Amino acid sequence: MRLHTLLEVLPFFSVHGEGNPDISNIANHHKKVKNGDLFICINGLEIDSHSLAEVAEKNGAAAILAERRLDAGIPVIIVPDTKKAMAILADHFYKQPSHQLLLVGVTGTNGKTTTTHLIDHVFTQSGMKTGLIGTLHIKVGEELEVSHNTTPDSLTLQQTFRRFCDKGVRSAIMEVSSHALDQGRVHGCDYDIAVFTNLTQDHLDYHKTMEDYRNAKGLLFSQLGNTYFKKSPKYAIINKDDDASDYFIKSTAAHVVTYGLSPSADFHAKDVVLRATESVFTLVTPFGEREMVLKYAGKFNVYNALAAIATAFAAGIPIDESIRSLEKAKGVRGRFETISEGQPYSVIVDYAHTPDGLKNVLETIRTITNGHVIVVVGCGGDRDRIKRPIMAEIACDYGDYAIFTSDNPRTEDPEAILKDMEAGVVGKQYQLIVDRKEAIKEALSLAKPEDVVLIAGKGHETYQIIGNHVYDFDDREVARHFIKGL
Ligand SMILES: CC(=O)N[C@H]1[C@@H](OP(=O)(O)OP(=O)(O)OC[C@H]2O[C@@H](n3ccc(=O)[nH]c3=O)[C@H](O)[C@@H]2O)O[C@H](CO)[C@@H](O)[C@@H]1O[C@H](C)C(=O)N[C@@H](C)C(=O)N[C@H](CCC(=O)O)C(=O)O
Ligand SMILES: Nc1ncnc2c1ncn2[C@@H]1O[C@H](COP(=O)(O)OP(=O)(O)OP(=O)(O)O)[C@@H](O)[C@H]1O
Ligand SMILES: N[C@H](CCC[C@H](N)C(=O)O)C(=O)O
Ligand SMILES: [Mg+2]
Repeated sequence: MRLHTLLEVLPFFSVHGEGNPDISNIANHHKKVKNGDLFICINGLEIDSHSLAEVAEKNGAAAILAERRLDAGIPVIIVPDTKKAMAILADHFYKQPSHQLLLVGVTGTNGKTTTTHLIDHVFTQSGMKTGLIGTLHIKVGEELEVSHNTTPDSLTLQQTFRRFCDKGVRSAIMEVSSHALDQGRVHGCDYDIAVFTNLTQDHLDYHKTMEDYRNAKGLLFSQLGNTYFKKSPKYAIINKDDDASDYFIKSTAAHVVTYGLSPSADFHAKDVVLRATESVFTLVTPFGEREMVLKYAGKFNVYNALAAIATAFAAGIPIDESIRSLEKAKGVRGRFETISEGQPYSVIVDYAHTPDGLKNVLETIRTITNGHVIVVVGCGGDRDRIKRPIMAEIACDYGDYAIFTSDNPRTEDPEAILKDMEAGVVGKQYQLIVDRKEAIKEALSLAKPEDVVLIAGKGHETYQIIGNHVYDFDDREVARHFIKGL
């Protein structure tokens, strides 16, 4: 595509330098630039890549998109906001791939990964070839790729959608983080269905207030096309039981379908029985009632399943078909994953890394054991500090014994993170063990028959970030190792 044709979609820009080169691709990392590419400079939180424009030109860039004048021998296009322009240009350059997909976006503090995987399972079982984008991986049809963010930047996202389309994928399900919404990573995506799971405290390091955090999530619903002007109807799938549900309902012009335990929700569960390995309930829909048995524990997973059924309904999948699929669905990696090596007590690895997530998991564990509950938990560094004492308090209040340890300390002092956690507990029994391996070993050595050891916070993660180093670390492997050796 010629540079000037590509630029036609931008409202404001000025071009400095001669020529109208053919643009072979778009790159936003200097190391990815190839001959003929448009290099987009971003003034990021870590790096201002305007300083890398010269290197990009040497690497073969045919043009540069920037927010200020740069000395270059190739055309430099100046726009007020390169991040926003990147989203618009990527959508245009890759031929609006999101318009060709049935696109589902799931947002909320907790449950995005679980819900997207359940939706993907239902869609796949009904014969659709799907794409999935989220925390665990990017899935293109059958192939899995590494994901670096829960929601990729707008360029990577549009490139991924293009690959979906080229490989015959017709529906895509993705997690949409509040960071992504705030940073415009999903700007220009034509969602058909937007799902809200819940809103509880997290990420206040970034969003500063719960109102800002909620408003960021609201962008997914306000950008959902107006149902009266588009050919296919758009749907907002909203958890009616959450305090923020009204805000999201009011944010959108799309059809609203609600779910929850509240009898006023369009899709709701009643007579819920929660057991160690299953949840049984009656699903009430506008079209009648059905009995359902899920093969995983936790009230929160009933919500995730309801969200998946309501989404599948909006996508045109018959409810009975969704029920049959969900009843066969297995749990998601690192979410309430049990580690069984024949030990007389239970070990559960769970990705709970927010106060609400931790509380829910511990409440669920309480319903399935009469033994003691030992909790190993830490809080990530360079992330929300306000949640640290709250999570520590929850670990002590809902568990019988807590061991506070490191999660991913990143560039923070691990001991200082533990001090922040300690501030939340007074007169409770706990230990501080900075080394996560040692903390897990200690917890397992304390466990008696019938007890449950919960190892929280890192779930599926196979690494631990300490300083700027990424070390191999997998809670599940560490637990297995010590169980076998004990
Ligand atoms: C704080 C934050 O959200 N940062 C995100 C943001 O980075 P940024 O815009 O500040 O970019 P930067 O690293 O300063 O780089 C600026 C530019 O220089 C370029 N660059 C950079 C280095 C280089 O050598 N050469 C080069 O060209 C980069 O490609 C980029 O275009 O934009 C990047 C691209 O979209 C993200 O990868 C990055 O996520 C960082 C890694 C991160 O840790 N983010 C977390 C907080 C996050 O986003 N988490 C959510 C999930 C949260 C949840 O729901 O629980 C997520 O969606 O992943
Ligand atoms: N609907 C829910 N409500 C509350 N807690 C939940 C819910 N679903 C899952 N959880 C808890 O939150 C943890 C994380 O779940 P999941 O990975 O599905 O969320 P996520 O929103 O994708 O998280 P992230 O923001 O890190 O991507 C789970 O391990 C579980 O403890
Ligand atoms: N998406 C979340 C994941 C947190 C996982 C936890 N293990 C941590 O590192 O804090 C975040 O980036 O805040
Ligand atoms: Mg996730």
